[in-house]
Amino acid sequence: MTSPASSAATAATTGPLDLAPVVPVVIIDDIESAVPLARALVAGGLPAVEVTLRTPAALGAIERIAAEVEGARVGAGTVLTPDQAKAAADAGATFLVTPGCTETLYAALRDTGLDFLPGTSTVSEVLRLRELGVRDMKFFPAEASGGAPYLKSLASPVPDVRFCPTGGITPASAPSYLALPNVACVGGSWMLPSDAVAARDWHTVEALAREASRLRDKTAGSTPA
Ligand SMILES: O=C(O)C(=O)C[C@H](O)[C@H](O)COP(=O)(O)O
Repeated sequence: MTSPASSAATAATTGPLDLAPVVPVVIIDDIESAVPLARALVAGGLPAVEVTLRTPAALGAIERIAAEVEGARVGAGTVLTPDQAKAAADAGATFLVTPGCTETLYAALRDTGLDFLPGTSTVSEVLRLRELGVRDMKFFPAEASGGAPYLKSLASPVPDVRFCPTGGITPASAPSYLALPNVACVGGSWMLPSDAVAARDWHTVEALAREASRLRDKTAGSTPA
């Protein structure tokens, strides 16, 4: 995760990317679900929680999680505009995630003072952000953009950038990403099946989160593509 204080010199090692092998990507429709859902993720071993700004409930959900869920590190995802970056920071987000990045958006992310993870999917996008001092980036949409083989190809020419690939990743494909030296963690929504969330079945969410939190153990047996 890039933070203004540390990004230029070295990759941060204690940001939200370093807390668990998976950052859950959450879409919240019902604000009353925000706190129990986040508690289930934290109990399952996934403390960094990315709430996407795709629903009217999102900012309120970030506020509630920040205030009420012990052990959670809540962030905002799907940040598309400078206004959204500021609103998420005001709501209590501790990190910001974007699917792509522009100069304007980069400046707004930086100006919040929060950790941020700008989205990239090409080498030139990676190099542009690298020139600005960014060392932690999202790789999105991961599966559609070339998946683990693509990131593996980047590890040698650009060894000092870490990625959080997100988009289409499953428990089956996650280990091939996590085995790469330039992958800090992966993002995904599979531990939040829409039927379980709609039924407020937090036991299922917690169990899936727990499995996800142990995924790094499986990388030993996986062969990076
Ligand atoms: O909202 C954003 O900022 C995004 O970039 C998109 C999310 O990362 C993906 O929607 C999560 O991917 P899935 O695991 O395939 O659901």
